[in-house]
Amino acid sequence: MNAQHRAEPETVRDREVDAEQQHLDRVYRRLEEKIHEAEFLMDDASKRAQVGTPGALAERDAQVFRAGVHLNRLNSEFEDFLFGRIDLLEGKTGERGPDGAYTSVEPAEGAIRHEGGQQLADIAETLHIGRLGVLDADYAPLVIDWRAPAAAPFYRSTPVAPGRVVRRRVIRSKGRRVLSVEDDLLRPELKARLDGEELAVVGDGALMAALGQARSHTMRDIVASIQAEQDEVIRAPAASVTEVEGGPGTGKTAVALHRAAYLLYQDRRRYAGGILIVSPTPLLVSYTEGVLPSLGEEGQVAIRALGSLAEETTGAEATTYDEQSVARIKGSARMVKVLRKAARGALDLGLRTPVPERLRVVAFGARVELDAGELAAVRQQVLAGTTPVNLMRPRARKLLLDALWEKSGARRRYEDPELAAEARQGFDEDIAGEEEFLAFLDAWWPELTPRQALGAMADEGLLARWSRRVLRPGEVRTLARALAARLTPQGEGPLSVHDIALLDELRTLLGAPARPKKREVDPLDQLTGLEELTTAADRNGGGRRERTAERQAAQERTEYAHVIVDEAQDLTPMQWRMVGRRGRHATWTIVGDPAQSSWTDPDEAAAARDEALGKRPRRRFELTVNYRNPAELAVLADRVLALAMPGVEPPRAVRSTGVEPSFAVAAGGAHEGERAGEGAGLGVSVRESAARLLTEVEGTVGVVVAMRRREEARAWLSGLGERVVTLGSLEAKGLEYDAALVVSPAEIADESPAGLRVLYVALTRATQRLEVLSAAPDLPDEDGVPDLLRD
Ligand SMILES: Nc1ncnc2c1ncn2[C@@H]1O[C@H](COP(=O)(O)OP(=O)(O)OP(=O)(O)O)[C@@H](O)[C@H]1O
Repeated sequence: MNAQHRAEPETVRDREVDAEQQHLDRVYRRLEEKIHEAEFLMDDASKRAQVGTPGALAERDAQVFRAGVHLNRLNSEFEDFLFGRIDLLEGKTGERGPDGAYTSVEPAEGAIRHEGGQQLADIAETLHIGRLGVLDADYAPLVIDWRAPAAAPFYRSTPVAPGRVVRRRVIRSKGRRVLSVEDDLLRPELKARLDGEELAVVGDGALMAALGQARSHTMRDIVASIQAEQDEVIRAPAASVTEVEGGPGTGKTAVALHRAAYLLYQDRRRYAGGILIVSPTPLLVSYTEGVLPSLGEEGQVAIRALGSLAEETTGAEATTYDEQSVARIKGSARMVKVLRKAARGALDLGLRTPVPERLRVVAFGARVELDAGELAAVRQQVLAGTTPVNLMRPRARKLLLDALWEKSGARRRYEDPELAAEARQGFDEDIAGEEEFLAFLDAWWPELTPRQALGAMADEGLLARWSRRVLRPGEVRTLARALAARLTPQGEGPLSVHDIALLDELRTLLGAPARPKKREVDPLDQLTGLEELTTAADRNGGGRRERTAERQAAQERTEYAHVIVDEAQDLTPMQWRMVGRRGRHATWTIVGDPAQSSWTDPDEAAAARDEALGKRPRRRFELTVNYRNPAELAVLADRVLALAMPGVEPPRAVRSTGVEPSFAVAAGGAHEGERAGEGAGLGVSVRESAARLLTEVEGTVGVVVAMRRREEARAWLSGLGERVVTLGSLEAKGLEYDAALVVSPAEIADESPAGLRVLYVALTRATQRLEVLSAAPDLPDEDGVPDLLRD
């Protein structure tokens, strides 16, 4: 950026804002024209197709109504429908970068003239960039979709590699009104002219303005200020596996969401199979789920928390967390063996009706009976296969009939094989149709649900049998007690996040239940909007009806065309298996940060991840810039990183606020011999600190406490209003607040073997203020700085 260009008389700014306003007016006029056109076409079509039927009028009205809704949406939801502009030199035609975008297009020879020691050029092309593409009546682009290859230079050009871009402009608008513009000059040494006038430059750049804004309870898209290293990930070809690592605040979540929108734009047909975004917590899901609609995408993307990932298959959703000691057992890959035995063993338990000990039928006028030993032998024979247990029923039926046929002695009566076969067929039909036989089969080979099998594991004796030589006796006791504390023997009761992966595994071991009923199509969904105006992929992909069907399918889907895993460092081996099943034929994007992992055995998780991804080739990217934390706060977190993961390079914080982190000590909590949090001292101090932080920032305050303190902390903070959020340390993942209050770092660090990494997460949540409140175990010094955070 060049300081001398920054001297901007107010009139230049006004003139530039005015020019953009005129362009935005043109865009809206065009959008209105398109809406009228759409209304006319629909009207006409419905008249011709469905004259006279009452449904026709309703349908048409619904469609016209829908068109109006879309115009409204453009007016209100998209605060900045049009947000960018690039002014370009004349380019060499036909050249593309390695990923197919026009990124590497260099200026044409002669685009820059050298005269009297000066570089001169004329702007050859101006492109406006927005959330959706809009063409004018002559098919010239008024707005380019941000995901189109032609928009890539808006994000990728830098002063070091400007390509054709001379000026990059971020336009801020609200509804139909342009509020301001911010320019970056990418070739400051160049004197460029646009329509015969010198190119104007306004503002201080858009990124810093975006980063300084107050945070609310929902994430904003970053479409106007995506940075070059992020853009590379967003537009990476979707082949196989894209792995992205980066420290806290480097934009991994933002990039993952924008990548989903990009992939859909680029190849909607391919991703009609759905995109799944896996998020660690429901809090992070609700924080991020507004971003895709703001990018013009919603239907084909499912954002799911790990605790609700198996809802479609098992109907189960997590509502609680496990203690770390329990989570470690439930998440371990060793559970696969235990579950395999449990799924089979549960057949013997008479979970629905008592298991019958003998089978008696009447054949050829005589009684035939199988006793307990014979039945056990049949069962063993059936279970020798690998078919899911519930789906083994037909085989169980067949082998029972075999055994009865043998026992009846009928086989010996027929020498002629043809006669024997005929007699056998009659025998099978007679027996298998008998009420008694059917009732026996129901009781002896009941259809089991995953919940029932999980509930059965709450019995310590059974669990010990099923986990012999897999879990240690202490682990068996811990697991059985944890299950029994919440679940009935039938498996009813609240489930934890880690139970969900177990249920999903059990569901594959047991076999799928009947498919859920399809939902009704909402007639208002027949017209989905304007996003398709200029996307070629859409036109190729067929009409709106097709997309409506896709949207519906997306809600019921259990396998996806692309899977994006956010906070991938936290998936347990069992969760990797659950996620892996949803992307067996998918391409993948995996974003994470090993330094923030709360899982205790990274090697075991890495092996499960490798298994989920199979042999697909992988492409790795790294994000290096921390956009969230001001440098003053990042320093503190970096100290914990050095303890948690010695030698790991922290991301570079680009912002500075001049405000250092503050330290406080809980009332009466810093003295030797006192236990942290005993009495009211800690609660009073937490409330005081949170109340003060509320006065210091405009937006949100996140209070992070050890998991076991979540409930009491909520009570301490009640009544402080919606801007304050109380979080257990594991819930803070991925979220951010204007101010963060971290309560007793030592307590958080001591909660599990991965505690230091969990503390690192807590210390990297703030965008403006960070306060650390110590209690006795923190051993604060005279300045209140806890032992763990001292230099
Ligand atoms: N290019 C950008 N322009 C503006 N804001 C950005 C940009 N990149 C990231 N941010 C902002 O920085 C913050 C951190 O981004 P994000 O939550 O995606 O990071 P993350 O890497 O997922 O962090 P964590 O590992 O802590 O979950 C968000 O507020 C995001 O909007």
